[in-house]
Amino acid sequence: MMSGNIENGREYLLHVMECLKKRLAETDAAILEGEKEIEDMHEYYWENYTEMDEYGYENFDNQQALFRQMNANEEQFLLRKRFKKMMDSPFFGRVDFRYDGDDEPELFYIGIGNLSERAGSLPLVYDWRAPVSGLFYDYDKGSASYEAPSGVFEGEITSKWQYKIRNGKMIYEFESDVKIDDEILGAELGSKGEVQLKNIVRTIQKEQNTIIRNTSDKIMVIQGAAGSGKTSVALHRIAYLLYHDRENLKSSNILVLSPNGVFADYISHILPELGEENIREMSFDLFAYRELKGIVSDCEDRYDQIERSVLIPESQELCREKQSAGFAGQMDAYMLGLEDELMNFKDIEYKGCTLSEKEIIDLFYFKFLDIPLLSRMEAVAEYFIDQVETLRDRDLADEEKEELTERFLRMYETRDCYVLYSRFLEEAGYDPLPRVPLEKRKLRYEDVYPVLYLKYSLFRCKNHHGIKHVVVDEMQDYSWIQYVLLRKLFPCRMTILGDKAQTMEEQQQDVLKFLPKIFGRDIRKIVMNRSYRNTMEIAEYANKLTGIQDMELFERHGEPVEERSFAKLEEALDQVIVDWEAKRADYETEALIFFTEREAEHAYLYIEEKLKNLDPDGEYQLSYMNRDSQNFKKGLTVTTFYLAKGLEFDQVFGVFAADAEDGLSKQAKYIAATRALHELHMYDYKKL
Ligand SMILES: Nc1ncnc2c1ncn2[C@@H]1O[C@H](COP(=O)(O)OP(=O)(O)OP(=O)(O)O)[C@@H](O)[C@H]1O
Repeated sequence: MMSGNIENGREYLLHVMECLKKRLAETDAAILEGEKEIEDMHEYYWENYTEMDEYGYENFDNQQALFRQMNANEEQFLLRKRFKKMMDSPFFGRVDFRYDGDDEPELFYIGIGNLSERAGSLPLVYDWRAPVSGLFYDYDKGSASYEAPSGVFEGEITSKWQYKIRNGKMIYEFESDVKIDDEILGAELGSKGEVQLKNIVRTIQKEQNTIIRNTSDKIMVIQGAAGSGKTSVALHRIAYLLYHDRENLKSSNILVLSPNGVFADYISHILPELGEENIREMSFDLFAYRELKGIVSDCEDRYDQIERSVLIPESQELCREKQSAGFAGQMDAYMLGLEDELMNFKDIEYKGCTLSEKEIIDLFYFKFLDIPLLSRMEAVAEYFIDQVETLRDRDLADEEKEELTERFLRMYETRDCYVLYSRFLEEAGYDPLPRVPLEKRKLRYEDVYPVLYLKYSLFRCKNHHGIKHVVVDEMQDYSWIQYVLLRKLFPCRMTILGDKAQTMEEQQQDVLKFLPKIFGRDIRKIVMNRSYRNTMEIAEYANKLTGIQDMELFERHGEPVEERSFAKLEEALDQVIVDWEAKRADYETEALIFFTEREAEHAYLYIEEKLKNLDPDGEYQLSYMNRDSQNFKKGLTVTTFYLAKGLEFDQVFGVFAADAEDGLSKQAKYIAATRALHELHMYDYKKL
């Protein structure tokens, strides 16, 4: 019998562990050997480089050999990392598949990575991303098929098994006939003690698997209910794509646009856990601020804008308007007018060569029309420089070229996007920007993306060729203008995910309504309505807040949601301390969530002081999470709803002013409530 056909999971585990140990020892040896090789190459180089051939061929060959060896070593390092991970739990599932035409089923054990006795031989354990592993996630017992590069394979699943293995020891094994047994999923979801987001390979659900394994759609947009696994699915999808397109896609080709530093930290370990390198992560705002250097010296933070809209709800309307398709359309029309208005054409004469005004106009409006307006004159200048160089039969020095280009650029009345945007605002009936020098220019958040839009419409856009896949999380918080910019900047594949019910505005924003207009037919929309994070009690409570009815809930029960009213904020905080103390041993992470930064800051200082008074030497895991925070921490995190977005905590305290009934407050409460995995307390207090 082939080792892959051992039916007893425990016996198979012993065999696999032996093999793992052997493979680990081999990789250790290969790494050592490789390091020695590299050292020898260095030594050889330093001893011989004076005698290498004068054309550098030998030197080049040496360098190539060195690179090859370094790459080989890198691969061995990755293998070792994966094998070490697998020592803890080498597989978690098995599917017995009888190919049509065969009498006996073949057994496929599934784990976080491939493992075979020798490199190149048939796997003992299949990576969860291997084609055949799709059977495990997609089918119950009975007829099934999977698609591999060599074609579609039909057959029958005769049995499916699930295993829990820890430290290389079998904890349990059982045969399951349903997809991924709900009991295991329930146990995974009910477990406490995970601090960051966890990998879900053991229990990926069928509808999630369809998204993870989709390679055909260029732009995938996932509208998913709170806790439906959007972020998890997006990250597993990246792991899947990296596995299947190793040749073309490296982790450095992927960019995740995440809302803030803490969120980035929160998700940072999933890919390494799955044996992949970590990916680049950035907030779009940070990117925008960098791109606007040279136009303004400072920009308002997005969170300041949210805080502003809490105080002055009308300011939100203006902000929404300035990010809309209508506004972008008005800007487009204004920019079209600039084609003539901004220009002041003149003859240019240089060292006996002349480019007449008429010729310049011809070049500008015909030959180079495709180049954005404010970069176009550079192209005309280059054209003229070329002519001068040909006529004089010598290259111009860099300074000469610069000076000449500068003269061409003087034909624009201005190239300053700040000035142009301000003029546009005035023409369109808005308040213009203050007329101040660059050092004093600060943009409001609502103007950041319109100015960037102007810049990228009027200037050549830098290519970000390295990026081949962009993940946009919290899609409902991006505007029309932002999506247009994203498409321009990253004309690559995208996974866009979010939840319209968690919009950080008075009204919900459904970006699915306008994304097809921006991305056209490349788009594929998927809705995920099943929610996994919260207990039924918490999910039902949260859904009532926003009137959501179409959510499917995973049947997991917990404590009822506790609602209480207090006369003062401090009284509510005293109660939080009591509740927190009572359950501290049960939970790893708790959050105290507020509407505004001011409340959160005050609460943090108040609780810190109280705890010090209670026990000056006590050690409390209490932290304040603000917009600059970079780490997700254990213990009680005090923060605002907009920073808690995307995260989850074992226990949540949402503390809101009693009269907060406006749209944004409701959204904030909903976001706070859906952060809770096991227990939720919603307190309100009377504002003085
Ligand atoms: N198939 C699954 N197996 C186990 N756990 C899952 C599964 N799908 C989702 N979860 C769990 O559900 C929780 C929510 O997942 P995730 O944070 O990815 O959801 P989300 O849709 O991004 O949520 P939100 O929009 O509310 O921030 C996490 O604890 C995740 O581990």
